Amino acid sequence: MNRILFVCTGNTCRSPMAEGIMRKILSEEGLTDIEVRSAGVAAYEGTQLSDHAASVLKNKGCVGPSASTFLSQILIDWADLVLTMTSSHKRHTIQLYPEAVDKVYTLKEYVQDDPQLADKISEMESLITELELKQALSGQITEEERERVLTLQKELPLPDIADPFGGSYREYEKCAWEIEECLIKLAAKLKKDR
Ligand SMILES: N[C@@H](Cc1ccc(OP(=O)(O)O)cc1)C(=O)O
Repeated sequence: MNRILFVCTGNTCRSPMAEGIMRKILSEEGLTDIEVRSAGVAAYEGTQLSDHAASVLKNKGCVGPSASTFLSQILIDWADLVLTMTSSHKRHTIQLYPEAVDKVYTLKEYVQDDPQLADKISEMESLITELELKQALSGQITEEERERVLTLQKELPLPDIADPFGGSYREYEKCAWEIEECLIKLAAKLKKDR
């Protein structure tokens, strides 16, 4: 697990903050052989980091990417582990690169350590994928299926790191804390799994 790729939408806010913060944690933890990169499922190549994301990283003493990168086959092949900011990024990544299915997780899913929760997350994701496919083929979603999604949603903690795009510095900082909390768990997991 030596190459980790963080994925968000535009690669100007969340995944670059994850990349920069993780790089610092890895260096503090002596995990210097692990490389991190980031990309966006709808990113333009070469857009600058959002000002607030850049300030948050600077204030934390972290170094992020200098510009945005589009999620490509090359990056997917490069990564041993792909961690997305939301479950919709995860679905999108797997739809584009089905061969990567076994190494793509949401960040929150990958670092949580309750096996029962992991089962529920995976049931929820299969159900959503199944229902999306059904809808795409013009099928009707039954009341029972809708109820099952709602019940699972209530039982699960929020799976996503929300987008701070357009928000205040404070919102970016909060987003970075949420990401950092997960990344501390990630580093511990990577250390344990060595
Ligand atoms: N909303 C942007 C795209 C965008 C979306 C989300 C975003 O945040 P993040 O980098 O965290 O996905 C950044 C950019 C646009 O109008 O092009």
